[in-house]
Formats: sequence, C-alpha cells, structure tokens
Amino acid sequence: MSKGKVLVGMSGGVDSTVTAILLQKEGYEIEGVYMKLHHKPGYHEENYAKAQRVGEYLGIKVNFYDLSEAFNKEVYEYFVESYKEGLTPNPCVMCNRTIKFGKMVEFADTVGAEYVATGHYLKCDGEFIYAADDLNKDQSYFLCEVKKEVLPRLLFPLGSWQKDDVKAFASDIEVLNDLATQKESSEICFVENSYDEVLAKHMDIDIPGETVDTEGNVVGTHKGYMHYTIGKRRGFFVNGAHDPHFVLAIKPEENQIVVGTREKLEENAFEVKQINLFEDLTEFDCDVKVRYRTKAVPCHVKIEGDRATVELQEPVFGLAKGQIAAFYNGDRLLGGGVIC
Ligand SMILES: Nc1ncnc2c1ncn2[C@@H]1O[C@H](COP(=O)(O)OP(=O)(O)OP(=O)(O)O)[C@@H](O)[C@H]1O
Repeated sequence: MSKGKVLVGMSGGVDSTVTAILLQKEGYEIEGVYMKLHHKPGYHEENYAKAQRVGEYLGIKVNFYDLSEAFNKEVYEYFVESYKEGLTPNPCVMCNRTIKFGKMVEFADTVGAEYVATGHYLKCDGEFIYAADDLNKDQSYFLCEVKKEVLPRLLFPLGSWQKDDVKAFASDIEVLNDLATQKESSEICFVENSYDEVLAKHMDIDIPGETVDTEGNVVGTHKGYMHYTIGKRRGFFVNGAHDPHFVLAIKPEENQIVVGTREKLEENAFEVKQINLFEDLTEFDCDVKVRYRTKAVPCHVKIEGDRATVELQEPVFGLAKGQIAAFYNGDRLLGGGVIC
C-alpha cells in the first residue's frame, strides 16, 4: 500500500533525482514538478529534459510549472531592489518561503499530493527543521523564513546522507550516471557569473562616488555603491591608507561607501525584522548564524512583534543589512529574520 503521494521538486540535478528514487523505494507514490523560475537562456529546456528523463526512468509524471512571474515579483525584484537600497539580499531564503515551500505546496494540493519533497540537505520531523548530517552541505539556514504551517508536509530524504554517497548512488544507475558527474549548480540560480552583472541589466551601476571614513571625511573614490557589500575590502580607493580597509556601510542616497579598518566591522548586537519562528518564543538564548557559511554564535534574543533584538555573546564581523539571521538550538532551527 502507498505511504501517500509526494510531489517532488525535480530540477534535473542529482540531489532531487536521488530524492525521488529514495521516496519511491520507500513506498510513496511520486509525481514530479519542474518549476520555471527565471529567464536564463537555454537553462529550462536542458534541465526540464533531464527531469523528464528521470521521470521516464521512475515511470512518473513530471509537470512543467511556469512560475517565472511569481519568481520575478517575489525573488528577482527583491534582489535588484535590495542592492539599489544598499542592502544585501538573500534570494534563496525568499524563494524557499514564497516559491518552493509556498507555490509548490499549493501546486501539491492541485495534484492531490499530501507531501512535498526536495533535494535540500536538512532534516524535518514535521514540526521542526534540523541541520543535515553532512554539515558541509547543510541548507537549513535557507529555510528559516519558511512558514511553520507547511512543515508537516515536507520530506527531505537527503538530510541523513553525505553528498558523496548521493553521487555514488546515482552513478550506479546507468541511465542517470551523467547527472551524478555534472557540475554543481551555482549558489543563486539566476546568477550566471556575478551579481553585479545581473544588476547592470537593469540600471547603470557604474556611477563613481566618494569613499568616506566613519566621521564622514572623504578619503577616496569607488566605482558605484552597488558594486560593494559589507565587509568587502577590494575595488575601492583610499588615499594614503596603510592598513587594509573594509566596507562598513553603504549610503545609496549619497552614492557613498563608508570604510574603515577591520575592528570597525565588529558588532555585538543587532536588530532583525520579519521574524519567523517555528515555536512560540519571546525571549531566549540560542546560537545565531548571520550568513550561510559562517559559524553560529551564542546570543540572547528578545522578540517584540515581528522584530527582535539580538545580543551577541561574542562579536561578529561584517553584519550586512538585508542578510538573514538564522537562530539555532544545537542542530534545531528555531527560525530567522532579516538583519535591519
Ligand atoms: N527549477 C526547479 N524545479 C523544481 N524543483 C527545484 C528547482 N530548483 C530546485 N529545486 C528543488 O530544490 C532543491 C534544492 O535546490 P538547489 O538548487 O539548492 O540544490 P541542488 O543541489 O542544485 O539540487 P539538484 O542537485 O537537485 O539540482 C532541489 O534538489 C530540488 O528538489
């Protein structure tokens, strides 16, 4: 007897392919969906064809779902607008909230699937999300803004797998072994080379401006504020500087970047907005990650409405407004918010 129906997000990559195979083996009825999210030329034809090939191998239907309009509004425009406002966005976090675990869950309803699965590396027990066993691949951070209501419907079979084992598993299946060796996708699906190349399609980002110190004194020049993120230490000019200088703040209205030495990047507290929690908490101790590839730091969090203040027990360097703070209790994800 079937364990129930699962809609699997199938991108044509090795992770979602193995996800679908494992769930079918476990006894679930599987249907796939390939989502068209952006307009990178040639991308969807190639990847949908791969997803369909996996579908044929498994004997399942793989739907093509054009979500490019919703993706453009919820993810792409947010990405471009954030840089315009001098902020550092995290498009994958917003995509997971609105598209992958938003629109895809709604689509699951239309095909009668009670569950939704992807090849993300993380664990979910229906109530909480946990870091993956493969800590190098762990993607739990990117789900901290997902709505709590959808968690009971999510399945992530790769949470207990090592990436190398996933590749080895796929390599053993002859018709799919090319998927195991293909290049891994880049971090942001619609960015081919660099984020400023994407921004340059929409506006002139090469407008030189002033580089100032923390007192507002002009100390040099830069090539346009959108080329910089907090903590960056190259690509601008500081007159007569002996020590390395880092971007401390971005002032879009003045087209200025504020720079200073590394100690000035140190922060001991910050605020977050758009707080999203998987349990009812108002004041608590936990660990916080202020970027994806960074160590979690112990902190104290106090929630007020949909905002929170975070006091760090050890300093972090280079907090970027717009970036995502994810709260953890050990390997359990408590939720997250947007640094403001
Ligand atoms: N265009 C898409 N259509 C359907 N599902 C998708 C799509 N893009 C990503 N996913 C789902 O989200 C998961 C995570 O995507 P991400 O791009 O982070 O991972 P990935 O390691 O490249 O995965 P894969 O190897 O499956 O391509 C994928 O494994 C897949 O289940």
